[in-house]
Amino acid sequence: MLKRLDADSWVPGRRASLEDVYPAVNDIIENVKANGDAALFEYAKKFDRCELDSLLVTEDEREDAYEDVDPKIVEYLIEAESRITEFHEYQKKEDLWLRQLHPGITLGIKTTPLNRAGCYIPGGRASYPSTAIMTVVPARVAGVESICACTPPPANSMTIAALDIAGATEIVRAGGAQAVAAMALGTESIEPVQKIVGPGNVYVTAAKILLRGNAEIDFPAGPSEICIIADESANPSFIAADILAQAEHDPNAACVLVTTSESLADKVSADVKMMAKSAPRAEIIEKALTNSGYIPAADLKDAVSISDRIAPEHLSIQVSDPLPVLSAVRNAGSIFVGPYTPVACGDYASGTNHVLPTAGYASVYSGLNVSHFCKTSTVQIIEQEGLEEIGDIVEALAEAEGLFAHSESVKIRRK
Ligand SMILES: NC(=O)c1ccc[n+]([C@@H]2O[C@H](COP(=O)([O-])OP(=O)(O)OC[C@H]3O[C@@H](n4cnc5c(N)ncnc54)[C@H](O)[C@@H]3O)[C@@H](O)[C@H]2O)c1
Ligand SMILES: N[C@H](CO)Cc1c[nH]c[nH+]1
Ligand SMILES: [Zn+2]
Repeated sequence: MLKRLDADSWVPGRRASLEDVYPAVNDIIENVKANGDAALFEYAKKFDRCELDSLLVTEDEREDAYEDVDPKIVEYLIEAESRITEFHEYQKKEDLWLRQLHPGITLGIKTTPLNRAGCYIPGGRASYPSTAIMTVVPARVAGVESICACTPPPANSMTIAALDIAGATEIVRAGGAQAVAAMALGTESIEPVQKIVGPGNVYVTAAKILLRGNAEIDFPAGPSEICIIADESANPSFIAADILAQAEHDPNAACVLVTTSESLADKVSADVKMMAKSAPRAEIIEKALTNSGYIPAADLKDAVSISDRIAPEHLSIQVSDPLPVLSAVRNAGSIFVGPYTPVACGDYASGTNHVLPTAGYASVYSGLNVSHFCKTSTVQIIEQEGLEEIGDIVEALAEAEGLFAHSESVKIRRK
């Protein structure tokens, strides 16, 4: 059931599915650029089978959404939001950090939130109220005043309630590449945003990449992935359950087991086969499993090197002594350590963010966090004493570069 994979073809394979949809996504972007809201209504009908009267969710619709949702689920969304906020508050930096590093020379960092951010909340093959919280909370904690959230029509009540709980200032019924284009370019109903964050399928992710010249993005966060590093001590059923949990997201999801134990690989494979048969989303899982498999590792050092080449969205470490493996890992979006840490806990309620780079991008990007919604300015306050300390250096280096006005701007103050 789980086929043998090659670590070095993993990342090119993951990126190929994105590149395949660039032509279709470019057409959608051009249509939104030319026709604004009308294009969003057209795509709602075409892709989401939804005849819309309006794009924006009203205050009354927000209130009504709570009535549609099981009160226990509302209570759990509130509890999850509070745990996620608690963890993200720790990521917040001081507004202004100043230190005197040398006599008369004070340096610092001023942190300022973005004014307006756009959050994409997927809603095609599943609804994602959890992603509503994961995208809006870090923006709110950072201090972003205007937070626009787009989700495919008709916009599920649970997702609207979650967006309200998290603090979205605007909720728009628009999905796919067209929603990303609307947030990046603006339409009659949607003011353009400075940055677009959030996950989605290949169309959403391709649109984010293609529209980077108009709005900055967090990173490519496409179809879900898991890599599990396991030795012979691991529980095969736990691993199989974690594989199915990511596979059920999308036919383009992918799962890989990197193991020092061939017999564990056989047991996981048998469990995956058995569990997939009776899974409610068996059809999606079967397709995702065709992108999935196992890679044998000579030892745990080799396993880490393989996992680092994959740079997975989620890395689960299932070995008898996990901390040395954790220390050695360099590339992973989010790391789950030990048998009682299923990825699903990070998906919903432990407090970490589940919006994470996929397709090998965890080698260069961090998962969504408060700093994605802030920018920093360096600050310096130099007094006469400090100017004397570095004046000769600045004047001489400026003259060596042939930039005499730079040198003079220092000299004039030292006379
Ligand atoms: N990496 C992460 O952090 C993370 C987190 C959560 C979810 N995910 C992923 O998000 C994705 C959610 O995907 P989804 O499909 O359920 O929802 P989605 O909202 O991303 O996509 C639905 C939209 O796709 C568009 N679409 C569908 N078929 C199309 C076509 N043929 N041409 C053009 N556009 C088309 C439609 O506009 C539709 O509204 C999954 O792949 C899941 O694994 C990733
Ligand atoms: N596993 C997804 C990230 O790849 C996040 C998610 C949302 N809901 C369930 N899971
Ligand atoms: Zn998940």
